[in-house]
Amino acid sequence: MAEDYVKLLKQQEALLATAKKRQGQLPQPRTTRRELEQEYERTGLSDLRARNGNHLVKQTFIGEAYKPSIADINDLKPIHLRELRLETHHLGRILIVPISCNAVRITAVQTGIEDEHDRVERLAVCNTDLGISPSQTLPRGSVLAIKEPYYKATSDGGVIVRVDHPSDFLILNEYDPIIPLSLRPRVQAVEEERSAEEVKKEGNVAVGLKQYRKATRLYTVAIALCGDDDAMLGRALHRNRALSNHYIGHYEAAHADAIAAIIPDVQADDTKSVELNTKAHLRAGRASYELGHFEDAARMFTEAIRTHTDNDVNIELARALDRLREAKTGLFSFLSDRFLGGLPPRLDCASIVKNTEVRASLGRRKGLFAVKSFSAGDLILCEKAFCSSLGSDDNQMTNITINLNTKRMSVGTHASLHTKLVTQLQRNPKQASAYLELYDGTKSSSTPPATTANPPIDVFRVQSILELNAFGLQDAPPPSSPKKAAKKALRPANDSTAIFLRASYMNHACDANAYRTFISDMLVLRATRAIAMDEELTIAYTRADPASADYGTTFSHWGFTCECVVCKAETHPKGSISHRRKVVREADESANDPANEASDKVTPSKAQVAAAEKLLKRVEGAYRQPGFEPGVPKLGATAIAFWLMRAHMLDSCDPEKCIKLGTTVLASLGFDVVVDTAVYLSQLHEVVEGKESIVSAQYAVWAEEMWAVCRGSKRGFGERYGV
Ligand SMILES: C[S@@+](CC[C@H](N)C(=O)[O-])C[C@H]1O[C@@H](n2cnc3c(N)ncnc32)[C@H](O)[C@@H]1O
Repeated sequence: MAEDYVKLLKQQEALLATAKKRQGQLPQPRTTRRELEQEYERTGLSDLRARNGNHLVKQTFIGEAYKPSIADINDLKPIHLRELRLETHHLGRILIVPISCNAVRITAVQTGIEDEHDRVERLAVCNTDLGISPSQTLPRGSVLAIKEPYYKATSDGGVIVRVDHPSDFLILNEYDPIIPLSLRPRVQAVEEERSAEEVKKEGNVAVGLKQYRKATRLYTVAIALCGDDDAMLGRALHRNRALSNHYIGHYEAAHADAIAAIIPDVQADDTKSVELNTKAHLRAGRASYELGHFEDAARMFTEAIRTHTDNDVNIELARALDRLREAKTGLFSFLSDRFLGGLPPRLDCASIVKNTEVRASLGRRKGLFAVKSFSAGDLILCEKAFCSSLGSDDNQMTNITINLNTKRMSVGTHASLHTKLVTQLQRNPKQASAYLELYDGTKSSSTPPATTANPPIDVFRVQSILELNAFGLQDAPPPSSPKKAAKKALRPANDSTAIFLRASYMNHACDANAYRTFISDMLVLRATRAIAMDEELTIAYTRADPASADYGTTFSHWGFTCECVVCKAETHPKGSISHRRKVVREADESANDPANEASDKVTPSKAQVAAAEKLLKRVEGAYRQPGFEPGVPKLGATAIAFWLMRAHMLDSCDPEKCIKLGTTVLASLGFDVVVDTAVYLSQLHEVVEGKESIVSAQYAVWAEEMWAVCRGSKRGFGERYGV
């Protein structure tokens, strides 16, 4: 499968090179308006998705990166469709065109545009909000401004105006003076004569119709018309816009509007103003809650409750106080031993990150550090996802994203996570700066100083950060067996990915001191051993596969080579590497072979056990190599030693042999944990040494601790092991 992707990447690079050859050309019109209309009526998603067996596969190619336009719309010189040159960014120019077709969502939202000279073109707007229908993103009949337009040759030999950065296009208000007279609607007459009050009423109608984007635009027009003339009306407009902004997810703007709506110095008997302020406080509190600013949310709800004793507000305040408690104490109900209930895929909860700090990490830019000491099993942090894309959102479809800039390929929900992130960052610029601080793979990876208050979001940068920082919510870390790895090449569509702003700063170590797991969209990080204050926190990004021929390139996706003792030993230049890989592969295949089942139902035969014992001996022999001093984990022995331990336990003949095999499993892992093995060892020591066995008790405690490390909490341990 990986070869297929390399082929795809090469194909796209070749297409890009062919397209580049047409750079500067002025193609003649090939399509009529009618043809375009028909094309978009016909086009459905199914046309553009390749089928792979029963599985839908959607491919997204991230083309050559370019920066979003930072030019002011009024400083740009108009350009016509017939002047557009291929493979060119028309810097300093603006395209003002009506939308002439119904928009459809393919990978991007596509439609037809035409100018006043009756020239038509295809338009593709990428990275648009998934929650908005194509017809709302690009409403037919409305006039669009495209800043510094990019005209492209497509892979089928056609041409298209392509917008990658959502901030590079905007739907113009129909009265906007920038629209050429010939494109203005005939009825547009008296905008200047309309009052702020009239426009506000229109906004209220739009709210009534749930057209919150339109309402927000109208309130903005009304605020401009109102100026400083009428403070009361101005506050009312901000109060209304707080609501419409909230509905479209612009929480930062909603909060600012709600605060601007608060009437100062209100007397207690001025019931009308008191009521209006209650509304403003409520809206500010709700916006803060969505932004995870629970302290402010609680303050705002408390203010609202002072004048308004509605039970719903009490519930909202209680919720905000719960979040505050979680963030301060780390006591989450779903982490408690007794909590066994099912959980929604996205949790309503706070994060607790105060025991960690982002600091410089030698040779790795930044890292995450402990600000206090931890014992093994301790909770280090719990972090709610900043943005997540769940496989269940994607309807049994596998997304493949191939980035021609970074040459990285991602499979799973990365494509929709990218679109969601772009939307979220655009809506909430303060949050955007925290995301854009994350590592993007370049040497100068930090946010360039902003030239404007709300700099446009560079979608290519969002993508490269995503590639290096996203966590797969279900694999912590992914399986190492070749069979499972092969399956992973085309992950199931229900794979989920998320961004965690704090946990992303953790660097990799194979013998990591922390282990992450996930409860819904919450990342739970626990210490795998004692951690000193100021020690850097590390996790294993992925478990290297000791049977894989390309062990040394395991971390090439992230652009580093692991220098840990295991990786160094596994790639030691003087070792017989290919022989060891071969023996380990054989042992893994044998342990995972369904014909060698060792379970409560099937006890393996003596011949199978003898064959496995031989294999383990060969594996152990293959590890007598430079670099593998005693104490260095020998990962290739794990699967076969664990299989043997189970087989012997099922046969229940020789507890001492089982203990030996169990300790081989743990020694082979060195840094990893297998709770089953620890529980078995606890039981076996009890059999050999009696009920008072101290080693048995220690294994039992350790097993429970490690269960919590591996799963985030202890819930479920008792049920599985009957304790
Ligand atoms: C998710 S980021 C981790 C935080 C990052 N160091 C930063 O400055 O924001 C992943 C990147 O960190 C670096 N990194 C992580 N673990 C490393 C390691 N063990 N050795 C060298 N570089 C590492 C790599 O550049 C990798 O692409």
